[in-house]
Amino acid sequence: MKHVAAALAIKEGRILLTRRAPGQQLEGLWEFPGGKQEPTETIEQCIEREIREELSLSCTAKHVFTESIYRYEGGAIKLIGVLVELSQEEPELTVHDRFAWVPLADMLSYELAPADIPIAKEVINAYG
Ligand SMILES: Nc1nc2c([nH]c(=O)n2[C@@H]2O[C@H](COP(=O)(O)OP(=O)(O)OP(=O)(O)O)[C@@H](O)[C@H]2O)c(=O)[nH]1
Repeated sequence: MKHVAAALAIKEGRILLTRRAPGQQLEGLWEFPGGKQEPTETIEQCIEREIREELSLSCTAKHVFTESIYRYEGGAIKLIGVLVELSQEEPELTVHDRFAWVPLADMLSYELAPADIPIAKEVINAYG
């Protein structure tokens, strides 16, 4: 199964969400920035690399918060939510078309990728 790291960047009651751009799988849906784990890296190295690539920010992985398995038509993924600290709040997007620092209580009113919904609920329960 594909392992996908998802950055949970929480600051002052808000969390960073990014929107998948036109032409991508799940286009227009909001997600946690991140991506597929390569065989040679840990999940922490993966999220730090993906954040550098997608947001042009440096990132420190703290620890794995939770995981969610979801079966898309193209195959199952294990989405691994990793708590992170970002070097700053203004990303320079290279893959997504929008970003937003969303109050935790509003997260579920964004149209999230389906695999993200259980993780979003756990984040709200723990930090909201
Ligand atoms: N980065 C990220 N990917 C997510 C999230 N939720 C979710 O279902 N995904 C899915 O997990 C996969 C992440 O892989 P990726 O970001 O490396 O995307 P990709 O297009 O290169 O994947 P592909 O090479 O398999 O097509 C995608 O299929 C994406 O739809 C999320 O919160 N963050």
